[in-house]
Amino acid sequence: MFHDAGNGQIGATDGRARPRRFELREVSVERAGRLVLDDVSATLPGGSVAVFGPSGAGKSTLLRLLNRLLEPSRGAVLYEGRDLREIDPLELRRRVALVPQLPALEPATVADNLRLGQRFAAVGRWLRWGRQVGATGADAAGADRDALAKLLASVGLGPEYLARQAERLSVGEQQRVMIARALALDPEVLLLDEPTAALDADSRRQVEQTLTRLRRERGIALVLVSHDRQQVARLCEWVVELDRGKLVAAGSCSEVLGRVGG
Ligand SMILES: Nc1ncnc2c1ncn2[C@@H]1O[C@H](COP(=O)(O)OP(=O)(O)OP(=O)(O)O)[C@@H](O)[C@H]1O
Repeated sequence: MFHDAGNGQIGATDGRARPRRFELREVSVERAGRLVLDDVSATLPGGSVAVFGPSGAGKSTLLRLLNRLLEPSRGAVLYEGRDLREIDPLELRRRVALVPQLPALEPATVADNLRLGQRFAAVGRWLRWGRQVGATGADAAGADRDALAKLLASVGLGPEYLARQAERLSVGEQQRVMIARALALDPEVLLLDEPTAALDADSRRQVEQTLTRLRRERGIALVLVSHDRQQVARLCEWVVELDRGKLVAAGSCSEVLGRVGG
């Protein structure tokens, strides 16, 4: 069943195709006595959204508000119509999973890094349903090579990567493992902070293809911080543009970045 999400976007009311909409209402964030976000009101309608702007604009700050790694000093952030303060932070961080900036993997095998994601997911299940996570829970799941290989496959990496040391992978491979680790949470939304900043052109293309596939095939919504106009145009349908903590524009990619490619 489809409905108008109230913002011109058409989305399904149930399942993976839901719009995954965030709303910022008069949000300010003060850090070290300075306003790094200043009275920002904007809708992020779901699908693939870019938070775009120059260095220091407040992009990462905005991203971290979306799963409560940071709280607004004033104003409110809503997800699917609910104030984030009403949602348990662990539950929220499972549904809205952050892929942090590199390097963020543990100096361990890829399999062990993926198990960390699975354990966090298991704790979330336990909190939700009060189920004991025992030998048949997180540990068994963590030992499930097939499940780990499946996570890797969803980012285009083969099972031979499971035994590799994470810190010896290329940065592009590390980035894809980080996305796979976040996917262990079975999230509705992936938050990505400059996911290709440290990557060469080939690796960047692979990560972008991975994200496009996750969006198209699994309906995972993306919120992506980027200062790369061309990348935003390639990946995102909606753009929230910031500069020095202020909202500059919010709208469809063509509305906000109309000059791309020109
Ligand atoms: N923990 C902090 N304490 C004080 N100021 C901070 C803190 N974190 C960020 N800032 C400041 O807030 C402003 C916005 O930072 P933020 O990282 O959100 O910007 P950004 O747009 O993501 O920049 P970049 O593209 O360079 O990563 C910057 O001026 C930064 O110095």
